[in-house]
Amino acid sequence: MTRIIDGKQQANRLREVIGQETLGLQERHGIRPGLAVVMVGNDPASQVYVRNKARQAGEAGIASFEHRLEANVSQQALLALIATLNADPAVHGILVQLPLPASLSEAAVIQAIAPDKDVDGFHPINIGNLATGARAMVPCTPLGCLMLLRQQLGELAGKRALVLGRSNIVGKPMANLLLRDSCTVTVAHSRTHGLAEECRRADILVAAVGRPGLVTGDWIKPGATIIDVGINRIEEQGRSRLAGDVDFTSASQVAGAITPVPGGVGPMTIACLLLNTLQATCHQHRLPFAEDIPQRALPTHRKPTRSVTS
Ligand SMILES: Nc1nc(=O)c2c([nH]1)NC[C@@H]1CN(c3ccc(C(=O)N[C@@H](CCC(=O)O)C(=O)O)cc3)C=[N+]21
Repeated sequence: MTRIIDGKQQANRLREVIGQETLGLQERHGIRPGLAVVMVGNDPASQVYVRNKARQAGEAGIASFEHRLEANVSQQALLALIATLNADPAVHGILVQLPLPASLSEAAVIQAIAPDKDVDGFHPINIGNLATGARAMVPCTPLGCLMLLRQQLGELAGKRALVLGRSNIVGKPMANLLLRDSCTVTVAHSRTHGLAEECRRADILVAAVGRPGLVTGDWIKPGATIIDVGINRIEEQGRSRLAGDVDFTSASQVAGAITPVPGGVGPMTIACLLLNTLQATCHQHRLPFAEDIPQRALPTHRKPTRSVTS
């Protein structure tokens, strides 16, 4: 039977445990984690995420500070705001909503964020630490995907994983995380030859290309675990709805387990943002961070089986 991986429920559990931890931090040390979200311009889709983030942060005991800037803001003014947030002791995490207007340099903005406060894990220091296996702030979407995979499969070592997409935000960090968990990792993308055959070899498939319905059931190895990162707004029969990169109807006939869109990876992304903010807070106050929060919140669904064939 195909299992539908309920990311919304997992994210609820994770946020609940994060809330318990922030309460402890508050009671024992009088510290309240703070997250600053910077949004440039007013992309309506981004506004929804920003609102959801702020509400869920509050529910988990995290203060959130929103900064909305006009789309025509100068790079200098944006960098000045980041410098202020870097120096603000009430702010432990900084997220600059991407993409930025074309007039601004995303690279310069990301590099201006203090690596300790970079809860998106996009700063080159964090990317380098992740790639070398050192302690790092890990990008929220791939971290959420990894948690869903561990919860579903228990042990990932030795599995053949295919990451579809090579973005800095999802594909590349996802490949590094899977490698860290001893998967055999392939990164495929729009220029890959024989894409369908590559996909069919994978025990784990993470789709993050932004092409609605690209991956169909005939691309999937029977029993494989499918993580659909795509959140594509499509018009169908005069209506707007969200669609993943995976064709859910055909894929769910073949897969062993699959994430839906919405209700899969998206809610986990926000929960991981809150987790990173808690981690950043502990780190900045030289307090221990409970590394086992994900395992506590999301105990493994399937007992790891010892197998020589997979
Ligand atoms: N610096 C930065 N970091 C980000 O993490 C970042 C960003 N910029 N820019 C925009 C994207 C997009 N993103 C989403 C997070 C959660 C949902 C989410 O919770 N989606 C719900 C449904 C939402 C709905 O119904 O519209 C779901 O999939 O179930 C979606 C999208 C984070 N992003």
